[in-house]
Amino acid sequence: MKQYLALCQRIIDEGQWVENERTGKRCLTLINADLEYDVANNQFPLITTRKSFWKAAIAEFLGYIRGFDNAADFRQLGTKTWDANANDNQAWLNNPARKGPDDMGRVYGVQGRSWQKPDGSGFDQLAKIVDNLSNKKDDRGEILTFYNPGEFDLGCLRPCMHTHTFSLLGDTLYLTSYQRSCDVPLGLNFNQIQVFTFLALMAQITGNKAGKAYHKIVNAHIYEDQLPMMRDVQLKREPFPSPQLNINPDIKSLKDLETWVTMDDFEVVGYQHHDPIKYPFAV
Ligand SMILES: Nc1nc(=O)c2c([nH]1)NC[C@@H]1CN(c3ccc(C(=O)N[C@@H](CCC(=O)O)C(=O)O)cc3)CN21
Ligand SMILES: O=c1ccn([C@H]2C[C@H](O)[C@@H](COP(=O)(O)O)O2)c(=O)[nH]1
Repeated sequence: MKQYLALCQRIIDEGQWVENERTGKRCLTLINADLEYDVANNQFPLITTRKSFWKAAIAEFLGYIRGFDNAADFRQLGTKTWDANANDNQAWLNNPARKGPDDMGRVYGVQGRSWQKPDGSGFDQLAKIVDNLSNKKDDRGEILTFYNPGEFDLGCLRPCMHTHTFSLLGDTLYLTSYQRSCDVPLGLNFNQIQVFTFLALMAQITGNKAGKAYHKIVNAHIYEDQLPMMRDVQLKREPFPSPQLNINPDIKSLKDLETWVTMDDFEVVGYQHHDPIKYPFAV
């Protein structure tokens, strides 16, 4: 939690104002941030200086694991986070590749589970990684990437947290996640949870121990309409200790994640937090 607050403060102290054409909003921007999560000791990086809707963050990531391309499927899992980008973004509404309401196109999980090969068939990046790690194999290329520039015009948004690299040392699993663009008040609250939970889940289903997760961010920003609440409200609050995340131990395979897992299989214990803050969302 302290590293999150330190990053927010660093953006305020050292950030530069940058115009953003896509959203029409200026952002206070900092380049390069490194965050670390202690998954081995279950130090769940949940924001405590406001109430975090952590189940929505896990639901969003489970949707990526399942290869969803539709905001309605995300809603059914428990998150509305893709509604605006799928349905309120004029550039995407005008795009002939959009298949209809709620369609997100070839984003995130579509690339992760069925990257299109030259012969037209799909390559399942995640299944390959799960197979190797389950056999204690790390080929130094256990990389899941959602970043496919050749298909950007077929999706509603380019992936922000775009690449996840797994590494095995003995039977301890590590994760390094890369993010090109980070909405620190809203997105990072979710992305921290997702990096942590992804490593915990992958360790569990591949029979390894979870080590640390490393989260590398390039462009970290606060939108101009979010700044007063961050600077004058959230940063004035004292953080509470980290809670813990409990995952149903019956989750044992990628198939389990694809089929029966719901948000009821995740529990947070010891979550002390301040009141919610509703930050504006830029579409
Ligand atoms: N501008 C922007 N920021 C983002 O963080 C972001 C995007 N766009 N587009 C794609 C996804 C969608 N994400 C989202 C979308 C909405 C919330 C959000 O509204 N969070 C609220 C409440 C969530 C709830 O009630 O479930 C929050 O207070 O955290 C968070 C992340 C993250 N990404
Ligand atoms: O997981 C996510 C997804 C999105 N974001 C934020 C980062 C930016 O504020 C926008 C995306 O805008 P681009 O113009 O495509 O950079 O969404 C995030 O923080 N985390």
